[in-house]
Amino acid sequence: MVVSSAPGKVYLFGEHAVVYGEPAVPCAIERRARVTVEARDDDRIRVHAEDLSLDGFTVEYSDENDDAPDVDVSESLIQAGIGYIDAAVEQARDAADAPDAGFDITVESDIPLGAGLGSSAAVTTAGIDAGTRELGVELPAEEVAERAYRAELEVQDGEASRADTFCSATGGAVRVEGDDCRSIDAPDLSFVIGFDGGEGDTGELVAGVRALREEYDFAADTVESIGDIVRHGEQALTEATGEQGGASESESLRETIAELGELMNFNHGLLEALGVSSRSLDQMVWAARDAGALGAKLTGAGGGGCIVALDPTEGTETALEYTQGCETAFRARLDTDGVRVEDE
Ligand SMILES: Nc1ncnc2c1ncn2[C@@H]1O[C@H](COP(=O)(O)OP(=O)(O)O)[C@@H](O)[C@H]1O
Ligand SMILES: C[C@@](O)(CCOP(=O)(O)O)CC(=O)O
Ligand SMILES: [Mg+2]
Repeated sequence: MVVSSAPGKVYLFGEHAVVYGEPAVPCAIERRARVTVEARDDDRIRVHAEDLSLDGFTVEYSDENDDAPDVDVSESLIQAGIGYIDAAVEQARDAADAPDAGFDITVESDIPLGAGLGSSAAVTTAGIDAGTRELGVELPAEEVAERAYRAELEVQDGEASRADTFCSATGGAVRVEGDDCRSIDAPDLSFVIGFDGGEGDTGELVAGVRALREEYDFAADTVESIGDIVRHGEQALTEATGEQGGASESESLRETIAELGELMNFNHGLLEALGVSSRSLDQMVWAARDAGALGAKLTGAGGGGCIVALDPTEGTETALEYTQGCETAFRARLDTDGVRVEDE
C-alpha cells in the first residue's frame, strides 16, 4: 500500500491568460489531497472518495463495457466524480507498463472541490505518484507533472494548462508559459483564502473568455495585459527573495510585497472585466482590501469559489468570516513541498 499527497495552489497571477500562452505564477499551499493505493489480485478499480458528498462515495468497476460502476447515480455524475482518478490510473498503468493492474483507491482531501484551488490537479498528481510506486516505479516529480497534465487534458476535453499540475507536483512558486515550466524563488508569503462555498465551471468560464477574445480586440489586449502583470510580478518576486534575510530587510521587503499586492488587485480587475468574477468573489475581494490586505484577487477559473489575499496580519481572515458571501476563510502558507509519499 502506498499513500501519496500533493498540494493545492493559488494563482498569484495569470489564470485564464495562461491558456493563450501568457505566463502565470501559481503557488502551492499547505492544503493537500491524499491518495491511498493498494494493488489488487484482479484488474478491477475500486475508488472510495470521502469528500465527494457528505457521506462519501464508493464505486467499483473494471474496463469491460458490460461492467458498469455499481452505484445508482447518473453516468455524468460518476464521470465528474472519478474522471481524474480514472485518468490517473491509466497514466500509472502506462508508466509501469502494467495495463491490467487493479487497485483499491481511497481519496481524502483538505482542498475544496472546483473552487480554484486546484483540487483536481492535486488528486491526479497524488494518484499517479501512489499508483506508480505501488507498481514499483518511482517517477521524478517532472514526469508525474507531465502525466498529470495529460490526464487533466483528457478529462477537460483539451482545455488545460500545465500550471496546476506542475505546481502541485513540484510545490513552491512556479512559472508556466506554454510548455515551459520552472520553479521560481519566492519569499514566505502569507495568504488568506476566502471561500464562498460554491464552485465555477472551468470549461464554461474558459469558453467565455475565448469568445470575448475572439469578438473584441480589447478583450485580446486585456489577456495580453494580464501577461504584462505576470512579468512585473515575477520581477517583484525575485526582488523580494533577494531582500529577504538582508540587513535592510524590513523596509524594502515590505515595499516589494506591497507591490505584489497592487499587481494582484490589477489582475483581479482585468479578470473581472473578462467576466469571470462574481458578486461573492468581488464582495470577498473588497472585504479583504478594506481589512488592510496588501492585495486580493479571485484564484483559478472564477465564477465562484475562492479569493486569495496577501495579508500577514489577522485582519483579513477575521473580516472575511463576517463578510456576506464568504462561507469560510483560512490562512494558507506557501508549501515548498510538492507531491510526496506519506506512507509505504
Ligand atoms: N477529494 C476528492 N475526491 C475525489 N475527487 C476529487 C476530489 N477533489 C477533487 N476531485 C475531482 O476534481 C474535480 C474538481 O476539479 P476542477 O473542477 O478542476 O476544480 P479545481 O481543480 O479548481 O478544484 C471534482 O469534480 C472531482 O472529479
Ligand atoms: C482558468 C485556468 O487558467 C485555471 C483554472 O484553475 P482551477 O481548475 O479553477 O483551479 C485554466 C487552466 O489553466 O487550465
Ligand atoms: Mg482543476
